[in-house]
Amino acid sequence: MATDSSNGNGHHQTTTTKTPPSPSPLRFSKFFQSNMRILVTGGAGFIGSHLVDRLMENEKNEVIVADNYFTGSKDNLKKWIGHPRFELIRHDVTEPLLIEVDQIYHLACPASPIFYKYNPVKTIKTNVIGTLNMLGLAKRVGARILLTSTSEVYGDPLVHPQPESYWGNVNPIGVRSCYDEGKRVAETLMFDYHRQHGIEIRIARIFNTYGPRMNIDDGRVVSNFIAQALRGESLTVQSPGTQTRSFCYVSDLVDGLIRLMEGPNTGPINLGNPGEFTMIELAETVKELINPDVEIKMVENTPDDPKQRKPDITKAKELLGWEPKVKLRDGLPLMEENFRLRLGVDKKK
Ligand SMILES: NC(=O)c1ccc[n+]([C@@H]2O[C@H](COP(=O)([O-])OP(=O)(O)OC[C@H]3O[C@@H](n4cnc5c(N)ncnc54)[C@H](O)[C@@H]3O)[C@@H](O)[C@H]2O)c1
Ligand SMILES: O=C(O)[C@H]1O[C@H](OP(=O)(O)OP(=O)(O)OC[C@H]2O[C@@H](n3ccc(=O)[nH]c3=O)[C@H](O)[C@@H]2O)[C@H](O)[C@@H](O)[C@@H]1O
Repeated sequence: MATDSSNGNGHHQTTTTKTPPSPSPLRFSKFFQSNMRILVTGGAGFIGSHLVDRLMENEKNEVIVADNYFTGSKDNLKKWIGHPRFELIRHDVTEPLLIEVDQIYHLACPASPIFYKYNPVKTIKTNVIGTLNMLGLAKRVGARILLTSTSEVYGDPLVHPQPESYWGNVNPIGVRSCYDEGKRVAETLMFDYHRQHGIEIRIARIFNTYGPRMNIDDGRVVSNFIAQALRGESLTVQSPGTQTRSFCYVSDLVDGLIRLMEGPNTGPINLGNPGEFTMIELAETVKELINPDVEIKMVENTPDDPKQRKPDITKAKELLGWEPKVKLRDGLPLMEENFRLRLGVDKKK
């Protein structure tokens, strides 16, 4: 349906609202009780593998993971490999994927700054071409698609805390741009496919999430501090240490992603824990909880590091009935346990 409207300046704006492409005919078949087929791109990674665990709990779900194993690993999915409702494909999302699915959780993208800066051109291709390919798939098969965007779309925010209506303060030519501008383009593509082709879209803006299965040498702050504390090394606070982040435990985040996918709202919706900490406070907390003997040392920071970040989650509360339950002090010990096992460091009796 095309509608013509005139704005206040006498210029005409044409907006097109298309009906969504129809899903597989089997979905409505009387005789074929098909399962919900769900694709998780990036499902071998940290958040993706926790999402797969939750989706697999529902016996009506079939889960397909597509991952190129750049930062993810089969190990994160080992309990599902061989399961009749699970399939794992080595696939790079910068190439088209032809499969039949009903929902797509599109997570594929390196997330830790050291990994996304390692090959910035590949990172931007993953965000732009990868998202285009997944939108093309959603269009062909009539699937609903959810993008895991990021609080980095707000850049170094001048509004605090950040509501979804804030357009951000992003450097378009900096070393982080492959990731934050990449995700901004991915959001644009999602909305253009929605308006132009009627695709059912969902966008989550995720704020710093932590938990078991993060890569030990991932470079992100929580995994760095926990691994350092367990190895008896100094905790490396990047200067000035007064910069803030808000940390969400992964089970809370996965709950928010599923609510967003299942509900009627496109988003973007912030998903994060509003508890805000400076990096010095985080280091002190890790030291106190995990190893009081380690030192905290100040090291050089990287360019364009956002000075403050805290989600305004009013929309998530109202529209999804969601808010995080796990406090930082409760989540850190759960992650410690997992890191101890993987590093082979026993707890002192
Ligand atoms: N963890 C966070 O704090 C956070 C915050 C905001 C947004 N996000 C977003 O959530 C998603 C998952 O993040 P994560 O923390 O689990 O990171 P992660 O690095 O553990 O997972 C990313 C996964 O994507 C895969 N991947 C990367 N490039 C790919 C490509 N071209 N084709 C196929 N697979 C590819 C990796 O191998 C990995 O398994 C990302 O989109 C990230 O931008 C995460
Ligand atoms: O939540 C988000 O939206 C984004 O957050 C993170 O990006 P960032 O906040 O820079 O994450 P970290 O690398 O964990 O850094 C957080 C803060 O800790 C500091 N830091 C990092 C590592 C370290 O050893 N010490 C340290 O003080 C950094 O300077 C920064 O201020 C993620 O890595 C992105 O994938 C994600 O999209």
